[in-house]
Amino acid sequence: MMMNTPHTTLSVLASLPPDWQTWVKENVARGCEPGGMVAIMVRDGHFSSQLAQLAVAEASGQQPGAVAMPAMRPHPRIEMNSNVIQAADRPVNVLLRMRAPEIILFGNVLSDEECDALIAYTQQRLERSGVVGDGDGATQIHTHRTSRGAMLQRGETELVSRIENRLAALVHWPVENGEGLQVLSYEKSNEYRPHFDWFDPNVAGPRKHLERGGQRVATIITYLSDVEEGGGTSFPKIGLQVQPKKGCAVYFANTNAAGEVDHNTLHAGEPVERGIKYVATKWLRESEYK
Ligand SMILES: O=C(O)CCC(=O)C(=O)O
Ligand SMILES: [Fe+2]
Repeated sequence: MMMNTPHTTLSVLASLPPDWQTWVKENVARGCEPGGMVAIMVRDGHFSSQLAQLAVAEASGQQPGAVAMPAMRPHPRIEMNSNVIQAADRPVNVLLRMRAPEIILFGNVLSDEECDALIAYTQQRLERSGVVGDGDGATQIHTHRTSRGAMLQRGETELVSRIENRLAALVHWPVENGEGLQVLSYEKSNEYRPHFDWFDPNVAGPRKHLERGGQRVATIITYLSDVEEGGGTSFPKIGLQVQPKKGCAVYFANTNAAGEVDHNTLHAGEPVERGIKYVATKWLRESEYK
């Protein structure tokens, strides 16, 4: 005799851990690109690409085949399961982690002595900072960026090399893919207005910069000083602000694992109101930066 089996619809979405169900639904509701969502789910190592694809398709009411599986590229990676990461020679603390965009706040990245030494080393070389020109890609002085800064060569001194090796170990990304450290100094009212660190491939000037090392896949801003008032690094599209703290660093991914640029990484160095803000920015390229 035939038994009538009740018709059930299997929900892949419902099989995900609750926080991931929420994440998928929220990002679909925000209109995020499905392929990029799949890339994040897979990159974090939790899901197979097939499972991620099915869940995203279900949440967005699409046929699974309609959600393209993006080609995954290598991407910086920060260990997920610990609040301390042994980054080459130093244990670095993980203080806060956000998934999309991926933003991570680290503590104890540099010692006070290393911060002071880096400031002292660059003090005589600081010049007004510039921005990348839209037309020819050359550096331009602009009211949007009023700090002073110095571009260091990769491995320029033992200290620079030590810091670069540490950052590379922290995010699992080769030293050779990093631009030289850029040390910045912001005095009263100096700022860097909202901008992206990634280069827009649709604009001639920025596109030129892609020829050397590819896209800036991630940024690490290390704070070399405390600031008495103002000077936070803010992310206006997602309502996040990081207060500078000497020796801490904020990491953010400018692209996802599918290589797509993330508009939510818009960020600014807020005007300094009291004290002097010093940071060292490290931009990580897609490939070797010669
Ligand atoms: O000074 C800051 O907080 C931000 C610096 C920055 O955005 C950059 O160097 O690209
Ligand atoms: Fe920036």
